[in-house]
Amino acid sequence: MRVTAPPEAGAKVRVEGVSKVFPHKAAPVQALDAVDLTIGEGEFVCMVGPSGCGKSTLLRIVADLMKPSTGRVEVSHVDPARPWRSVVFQDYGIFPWKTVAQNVRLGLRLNGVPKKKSAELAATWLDRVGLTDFADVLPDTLSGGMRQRVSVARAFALEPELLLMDEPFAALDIQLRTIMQDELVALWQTRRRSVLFITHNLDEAIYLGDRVVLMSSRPGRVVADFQVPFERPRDPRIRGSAEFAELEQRIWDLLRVEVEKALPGTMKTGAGDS
Ligand SMILES: Nc1ncnc2c1ncn2[C@@H]1O[C@H](COP(=O)(O)OP(=O)(O)OP(=O)(O)O)[C@@H](O)[C@H]1O
Repeated sequence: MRVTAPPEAGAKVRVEGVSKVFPHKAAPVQALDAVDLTIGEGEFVCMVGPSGCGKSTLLRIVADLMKPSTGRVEVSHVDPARPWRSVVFQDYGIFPWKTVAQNVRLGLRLNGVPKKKSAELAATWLDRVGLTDFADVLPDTLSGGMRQRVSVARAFALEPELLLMDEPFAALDIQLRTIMQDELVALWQTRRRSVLFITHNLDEAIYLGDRVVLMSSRPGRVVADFQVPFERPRDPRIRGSAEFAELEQRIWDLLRVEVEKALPGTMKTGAGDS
């Protein structure tokens, strides 16, 4: 549900008691169980959890692409001139038959931005993500990292109040992923907005986020919520610090328990030992 009032007590997103059950031939699948989550205005929240624990389902519910079975989601939408949210998916979600610039412009046009303004904004954002020279090519001719930059440019060009990102860098190799993370941190630091970012990668979650929220194995619940203590602007060298490694270990200790719960019996630690 979208509310036009300014965020209450600084909360941009309020997820309250959200559960989701998918009907299924054999037995219903409960993806989420009474999830509570708040994202502050301008806050970057990363979500981690075992595979299949319901992270994407939650993101889709917050994006209003799917309804919860129970519970409610409230997102404050303050400025009617800006879209309330924009979503970036792992598979880029770009149209292969449209050029890079057309892809970015289309996102804007679909959100009611006039033609001339769309062209200007698309050019600005393609420049920011370093793709000006590729504006007129088809996405197929680009590398994975460049395609993901198109998708990030399209989402940021909309200047949404809330950015929802579902494992946007998962398909990239480690070097490109690191570069994209630095680019995202830099873009976000120039224009802070509320972000929900799903990842499997703890290093990525800590480097990008103000908070790291940990989900349980399915049905997903929030089991821990870590404040990331590093100041902004983030210095990439924090990744080599003892404090970073210590936080990563603390999160992994809890995540590992949840991952193991989701594993088939024979793969759990100690299974087969006697
Ligand atoms: N449309 C759907 N219909 C039926 N079941 C679904 C549907 N979408 C998701 N599920 C099931 O809900 C559970 C949660 O899926 P979801 O994709 O949200 O998990 P996830 O944490 O994002 O997983 P991953 O980390 O592997 O991407 C899974 O068991 C999945 O099979």
